[in-house]
Amino acid sequence: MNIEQHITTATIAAVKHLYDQEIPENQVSLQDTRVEFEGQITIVVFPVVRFSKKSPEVTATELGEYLVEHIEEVTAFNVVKGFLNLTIADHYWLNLFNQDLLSPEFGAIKPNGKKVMVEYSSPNTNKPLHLGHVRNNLLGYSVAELLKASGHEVFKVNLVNDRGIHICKSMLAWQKWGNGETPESSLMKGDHLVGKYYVIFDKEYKKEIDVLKAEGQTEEEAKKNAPLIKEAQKMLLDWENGDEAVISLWKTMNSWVYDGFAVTYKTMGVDFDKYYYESNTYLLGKGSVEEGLEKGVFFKKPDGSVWIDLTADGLDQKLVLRADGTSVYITQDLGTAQMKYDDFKMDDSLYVVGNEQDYHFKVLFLILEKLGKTWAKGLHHLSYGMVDLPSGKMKSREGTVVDADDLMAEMVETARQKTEALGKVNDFSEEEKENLYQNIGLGALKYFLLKVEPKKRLLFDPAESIDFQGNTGPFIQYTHARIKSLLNKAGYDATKGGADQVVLTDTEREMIMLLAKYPAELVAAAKVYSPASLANYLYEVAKMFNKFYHEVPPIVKEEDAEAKHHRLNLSAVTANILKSGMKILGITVPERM
Ligand SMILES: NC(=[NH2+])NCCC[C@H](N)C(=O)O
Repeated sequence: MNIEQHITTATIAAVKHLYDQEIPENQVSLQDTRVEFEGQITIVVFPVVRFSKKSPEVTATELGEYLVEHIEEVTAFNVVKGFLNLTIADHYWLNLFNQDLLSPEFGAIKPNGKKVMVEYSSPNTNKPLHLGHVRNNLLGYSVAELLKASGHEVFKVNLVNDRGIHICKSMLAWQKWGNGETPESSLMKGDHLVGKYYVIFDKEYKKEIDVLKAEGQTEEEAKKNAPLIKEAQKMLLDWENGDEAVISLWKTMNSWVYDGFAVTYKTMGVDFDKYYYESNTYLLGKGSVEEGLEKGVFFKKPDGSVWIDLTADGLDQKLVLRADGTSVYITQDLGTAQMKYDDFKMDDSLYVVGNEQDYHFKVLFLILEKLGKTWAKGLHHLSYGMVDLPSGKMKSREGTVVDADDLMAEMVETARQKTEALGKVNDFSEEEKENLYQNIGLGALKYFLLKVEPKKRLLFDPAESIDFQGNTGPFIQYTHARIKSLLNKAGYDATKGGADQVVLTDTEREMIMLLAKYPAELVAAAKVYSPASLANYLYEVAKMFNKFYHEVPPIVKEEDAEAKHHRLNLSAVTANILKSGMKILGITVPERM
């Protein structure tokens, strides 16, 4: 039994003994003692007062006396305004460290039998991934890893939007102006090549619109009447009717895009257990429409279109099938949700999608609930805010959005320059250097995007992210590498077990308490799908190590073998937590840097 449980149980017993009352367990509230007070664990006395019917001061004092008498580890107490601060004996903290934290099992959470699907990335195949996708991919990947680490079974899936008018736009432009250009002939990544033709389409389309407007058409008319858009629509129709030439072009250009995406995903370090393609799923929702009509959840308008009325739920009427029988976005998602469930029978299902789709998912989940899907309550939209770059900080390929590959390459380049300027890597092999720049550059990017709560909009500042000081990836990476070098220099023997003849300093005690929270931190962060809370915990750990390291006398030179070994143990556990925590965030911490 850990000390918190022990204190809770004893408090319940104390209330029974002292006041003859049954206090429910959830009324016993414990927190860390604030730094300005003596002690480590604090009981919030106000809820107890309702049972004692005495003043907070008297209640706290009586409770404190009882706990000191009944719990061997509680050695003293003090009362500050309704807070009962308990001092826990050092042998408890030392034991906790030597038994639990030093165990190789520390931080490993038992499987809990819960299955979760995480859908993320879900790009469109008409252009390459951009900065928004970077946040999406990092969030999706790390949330999945976090869920795994907290005992869930996880399936990562990618739903690729590979069909529709936007795909026809790139295809058409390539047909017209591509001169047979391929990724090989152009030396371009396939997704960039396809994206290039999407941009060309847009430019030419705009020119046509301007011409029509000059001839007196309104913007709206011009957009509809431009020859290029008509051609693209015709192509879509041909495609749906099974036109072999279109299908073959689609297959070719799509495979270029997939090759390109694969490279981006690999560099980013993200992966998927399964891919879904909208070209396979876009008709699925029609079954759900039938089902909804039968169950009376949907209704048909005179023109034949199908709707759901959500006004009673504070929303509006929502189209689920067009009059011509074609699907809309939500139709597909209804069908895809069912398919995913049939495939995996998961308890929970996450959609990592930007907050511009908040309304879409609200409606989607509501409809599925109304259709009587018992699994609908396990659906969750992991919504995230936009990412901005400080203006002028980074050039973007097409002037508007920042390309994911360019961004990553620039981060690695900055890491190279910074590291070389610091002159730290003179004895590294070329390969080791390249790995290091990769890890620092991407670590900086990932950490900076992940340390912010998903809901918040964020400003990505490349220079700030790659600082070796402050709440950054490189700071944590550097702290880890520094510990590794310390352990090496000191000839640390990890098999030697715990040292017990030592006196803890205040910082060491604090450090043990912080490190001991790691498993609970994983569970708590997973519960709210927040890599940010894990990231910020790791920062606290890194800062704590630096404080400890500066306070204690030089560890390598320490003559007292027990004290030295104990400090190395503390350092080693810190390094392990930083490494495994950062791995969950998708960040590699180098062994040396
Ligand atoms: N099941 C979903 N609706 N997933 C999100 C798809 C995102 C869509 N491909 C987009 O780029 O906007």
